[in-house]
Amino acid sequence: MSVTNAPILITGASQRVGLHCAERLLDDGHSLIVTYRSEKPELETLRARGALTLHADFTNETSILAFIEHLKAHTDALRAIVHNASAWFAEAPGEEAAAFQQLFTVHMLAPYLINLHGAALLQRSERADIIHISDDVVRKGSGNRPAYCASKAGLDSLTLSFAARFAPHIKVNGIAPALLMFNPDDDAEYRSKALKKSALGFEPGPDVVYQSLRYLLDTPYITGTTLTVNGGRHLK
Ligand SMILES: NC(=O)C1=CN([C@@H]2O[C@H](COP(=O)(O)OP(=O)(O)OC[C@H]3O[C@@H](n4cnc5c(N)ncnc54)[C@H](OP(=O)(O)O)[C@@H]3O)[C@@H](O)[C@H]2O)C=CC1
Ligand SMILES: Nc1nc2c(c(=O)[nH]1)N=C([C@H](O)[C@@H](O)CO)CN2
Repeated sequence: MSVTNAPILITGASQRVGLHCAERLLDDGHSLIVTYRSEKPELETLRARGALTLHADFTNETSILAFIEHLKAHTDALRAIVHNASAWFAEAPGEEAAAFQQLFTVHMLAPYLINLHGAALLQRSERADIIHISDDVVRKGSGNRPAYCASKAGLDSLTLSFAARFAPHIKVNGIAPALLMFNPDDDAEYRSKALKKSALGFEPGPDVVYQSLRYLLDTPYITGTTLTVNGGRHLK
């Protein structure tokens, strides 16, 4: 028997985009499981609203598999898996291989293993989706953050492969934003330069990712697709 109200899993949801999407999905009436790496006050708000918060640090295969076992101990079905957890940094000189490993692990190995082991949970849900949060930067590459960009490109490839493997019951799609939210330490010069890179020229905030998530969850006939949410950056 298929489950109609299985929880949505969203990773890295203790702050910013993931936290906003978690709050909006709760507003929509979904039950929710979120992962966090470091405890934050905002997690208490999610807990108070009934979300299950599971600690997860996607550092290596062992820690990822340990999370998966922890997840399976708390639910036997999932409505969707949203892979939002991410690290964004330029690899420091002399630390390139370690950075590449870290970025590959959080952006590719974790989604890969969680999808493989989570597919059985998704199969038990009446409707099922996997959504990878990628980055528009994959479109042209990144001179400043090549390892980050390559790991997100690999995530886009997993969107195609898992869409083919898990059809027809599980839809697999991606969302590729460009600038969404600045970080607190982004100075005025960086912000001005970043805004000029898109045709629309403004900082959209996290709700454009929630709107894209809502669209992919609700539409029955899209799989293997990555939605570009970049303010027309490709036009500049
Ligand atoms: N913000 C933007 O403008 C853009 C964002 N994106 C993408 O959108 C998504 C959300 O962005 P944003 O909210 O800024 O993301 P953040 O940079 O705020 O990171 C989201 C979360 O990922 C968690 N995380 C990082 N590394 C690991 C790990 N190894 N294991 C488990 N969790 C980890 C962090 O946990 P902790 O806080 O504990 O470190 C953090 O809370 C990301 O996938 C990002 O790449 C794409 C383009 C633009
Ligand atoms: N995990 C993260 N990924 C990205 C972030 C971020 O803050 N965390 N920020 C960006 C930038 O906004 C970029 O899109 C524009 O400068 C990209 N990825």
